[in-house]
Amino acid sequence: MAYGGPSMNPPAMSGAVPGSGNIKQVKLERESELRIEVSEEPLSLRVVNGTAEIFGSELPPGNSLTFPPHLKFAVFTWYGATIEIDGVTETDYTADETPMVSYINVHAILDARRRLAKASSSDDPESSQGPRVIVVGPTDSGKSTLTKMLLSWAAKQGWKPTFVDLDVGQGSITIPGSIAATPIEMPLDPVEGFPLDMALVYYYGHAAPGNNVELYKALVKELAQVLERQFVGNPESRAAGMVINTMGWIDGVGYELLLHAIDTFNASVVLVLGQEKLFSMLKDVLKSKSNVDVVKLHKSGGVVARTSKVRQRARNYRIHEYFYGLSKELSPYANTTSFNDLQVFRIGGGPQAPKSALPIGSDPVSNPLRVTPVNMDDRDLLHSVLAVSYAEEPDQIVSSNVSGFVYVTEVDVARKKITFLAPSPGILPSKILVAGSLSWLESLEARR
Ligand SMILES: Nc1ncnc2c1ncn2[C@@H]1O[C@H](COP(=O)(O)OP(=O)(O)OP(=O)(O)O)[C@@H](O)[C@H]1O
Repeated sequence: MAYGGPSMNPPAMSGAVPGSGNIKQVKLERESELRIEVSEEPLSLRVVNGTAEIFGSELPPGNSLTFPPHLKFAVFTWYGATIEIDGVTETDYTADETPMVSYINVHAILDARRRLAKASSSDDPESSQGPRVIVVGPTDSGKSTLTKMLLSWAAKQGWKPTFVDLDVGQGSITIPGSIAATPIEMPLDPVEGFPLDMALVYYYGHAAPGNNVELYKALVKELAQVLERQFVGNPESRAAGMVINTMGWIDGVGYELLLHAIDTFNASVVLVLGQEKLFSMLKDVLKSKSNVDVVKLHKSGGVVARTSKVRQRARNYRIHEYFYGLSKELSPYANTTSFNDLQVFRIGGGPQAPKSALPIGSDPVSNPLRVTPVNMDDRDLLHSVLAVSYAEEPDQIVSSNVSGFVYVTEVDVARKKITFLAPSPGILPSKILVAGSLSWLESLEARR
C-alpha cells in the first residue's frame, strides 16, 4: 500500500463550474474529437447529449467536470455528441482524422485473448496468461495516452489489468524517478488519472534511465519478478494481463532498455507508436519469438509535443501534486526530527574494488548498485525528494519497494535536525530513506 499521495484526492472536481461566462457548445460528429489545451484557468466541461469519452473513460452524462490549468486532452465520440465548455481555453479544435478505430481494434484483439486466457485451465501458466502489452515509441508519440485507453476500455469490460509504468521521466502513477505498477479496477478518472493507493513503487531517483542504467534494469527486474509472483496466486489478474508504458528514449542504450523490458516482462504484444524505423528494428529482432506480436500504430495528430523545459515543469507539477493534490486540496505535514532518527542512502557510484585487487590493466569501475550512506549535513539533501524504503537493512534497498516520499525543506546542521514534508502525519513507516538526483524547489513552485 502506498504511503499518501494523490490517491487521497477526492474524485474529479465534478460540479465546480467556474462560471466564466465563456460558455460554448461544440457539436461532434461520429468518430471525431474535440482537442483541448486548458489555459492558465481551470475549465469546465459537460456532455449535453450523446456519449463521449476522454482517453477511454466515458464521461458521465450531464455532470460537469473541471480540468486543471495546462491539461491537454481530447473528448472523443464514437456516435456523436454535443459538448459544452465553460471557460477560456488555450486552444480547442475538432478533428475527424484520428487513429481511434485502429486503437479500439487492438483492444478487441486483447479482449479476445483475455477471454481465452480466462477460459483455459489455471494450471497451465502459458495459456492462462492474458496479453502482456508493451507500448513503445519516441517521445510525444502518445504512449501514455494509448496506455490509458487500453486500460480503461479493458476495465470497462470488467477486467482488472495491471498497469506498469517504466517511464521515470514523467511518472504517471507517482512522482517521477520511480517505476511502478498498479491494478486498474475501473476506467481511469479523466482528471485524476492513475490511482496510487494499491501501487507497487520502486525508486530509481533520477529523471532519465541513463543516469544509472544498471540500477534501472535491476529495478525493472525486481518489479517484474514481484508481479510474476502475484500473478501465480491471482488467475483473474493473470488473465487480464498487463499494459506497460515505456519512456521515449529509443536509440542506443534506450533501445537496449526497451529490449530488456520486453524480455523481462515476457511481453507478448509490442505496440510501436509513430516510428517506422523502431517498428522494423523490433520486428526483426523479435522475429524468432513466435509468441510475440509487433504491431505498428499511427500516432494521433492531437498529441502535443513538449520541450525539455515543459517536461521539467511537468515533473515539478507531479511532485507538487503528490504532496498537495491536483487542486491543492491536500496539506502535507511538516516534521522535524534529529539526524539520528533517519538514515539516508544513495545508490551507485564509489569504487567497486581498489585497483590493486583487479586484474592488471583493468580500471576500477564504480559499482552502480552500491549503497552508500549520505551524511545528513550533505548540502544536496536540502530540497531533495527522498523515498521511504521498505528495506529493513541497507543492503536490501535495491530489492525493496518504497512506501512513499518526503521532501526535505530544512537541514539544521548546528542543531542536527532535519525538517521534511510528508503526505501523512506521524512517524515514517521506515527510517531508511533513499536519495537520488531529484530535487524540487517548492518555494519557486508555489509562485506558479
Ligand atoms: N488526441 C489528443 N488530443 C489532445 N491532446 C492529446 C491527444 N493525445 C495525446 N494528447 C496529449 O499530448 C501529450 C503527450 O501525450 P502522451 O503523454 O501520451 O505522449 P507520450 O508519448 O507518452 O510522451 P512521453 O514521451 O513524454 O512519455 C499529453 O499531454 C496528452 O494528454
